[in-house]
Amino acid sequence: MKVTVIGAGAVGATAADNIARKQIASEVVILDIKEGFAEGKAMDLAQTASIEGFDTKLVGVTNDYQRTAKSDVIVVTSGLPRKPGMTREELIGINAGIVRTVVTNALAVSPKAIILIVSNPMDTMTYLTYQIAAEMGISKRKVIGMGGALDSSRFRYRLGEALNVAQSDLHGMVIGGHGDTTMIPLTRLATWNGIPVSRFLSGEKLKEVSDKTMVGGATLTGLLGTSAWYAPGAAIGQIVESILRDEKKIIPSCVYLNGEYGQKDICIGVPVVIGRNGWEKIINLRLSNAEKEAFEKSAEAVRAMNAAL
Ligand SMILES: NC(=O)c1ccc[n+]([C@@H]2O[C@H](COP(=O)([O-])OP(=O)(O)OC[C@H]3O[C@@H](n4cnc5c(N)ncnc54)[C@H](O)[C@@H]3O)[C@@H](O)[C@H]2O)c1
Repeated sequence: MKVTVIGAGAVGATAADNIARKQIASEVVILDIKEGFAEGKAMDLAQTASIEGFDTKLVGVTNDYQRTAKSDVIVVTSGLPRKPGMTREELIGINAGIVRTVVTNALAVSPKAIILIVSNPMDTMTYLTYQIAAEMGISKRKVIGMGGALDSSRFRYRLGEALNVAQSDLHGMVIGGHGDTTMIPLTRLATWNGIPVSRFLSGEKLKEVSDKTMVGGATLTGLLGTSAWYAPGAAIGQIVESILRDEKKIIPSCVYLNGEYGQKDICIGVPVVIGRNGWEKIINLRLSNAEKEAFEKSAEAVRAMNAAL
């Protein structure tokens, strides 16, 4: 199995590291536009192989898409972060240009690949990728945006903190858009080993968990001065593993909706089954009225962002 990671920055390199260590791909190609950068990252990562005990081949290339040909999965992390004074629309314009170029180039040589979009604003970049893929005759099921996997891991982190229990014993999902105000942590459905967490946490405490989850990205940006990479890299690894091993895990991800959850012509986070063919099924949750209302608001905000494309 071959995986290409576009963008050798913090998130892309961490994802490549994660995928290599899992031994799920025979080859990981990292591509960046900056001369020598991906080559350097790939070489550094490859030099951990004998210590970490993996055999995945790591290759770095500068803008050479031929070297990415026949990939099974393409992960897109290339893009700029928002700079001071830059409007959201300007950022969308710049990143949309980058995403359009890299997606078109990558799919041209790997038309069977499943494409995982990470670059922000992720919901809008996934929608753009869906449109490009559709023009190329590629199934919507092969276009997945990574947001819910990360937001859900941040949700479980905050739940574990509030309950003072192991995160591995917790289940919880975040749906909706991948933004501070658009994500919806599903506290009602979260469980501690199958037992609703509402048995152990008050409504007030659950609201606090939810609020902290929603500003998870901003909290880290405030501490680090840039956006995070370990959990995003691990979340990418989780999705790539579910694809390559055909695990059929339910992972909330940004996919194209055509009537599901009352929405059409939008890419937004919902629980999906992820396997060898991409997203194979949307799980239709029975949302409460408040959750439905939050989902509609979230979709409205994502649509407003898409309008800037
Ligand atoms: N979806 C999520 O949950 C999530 C989480 C974290 C970060 N992100 C987003 O992921 C993206 C990457 O974040 P990062 O911290 O790795 O940024 P970074 O600046 O460290 O890396 C971005 C890389 O993209 C490369 N690049 C730019 N234009 C390119 C092009 N045309 N072709 C190939 N490579 C190109 C740059 O040279 C750079 O190395 C950002 O948009 C960030 O907002 C998303």
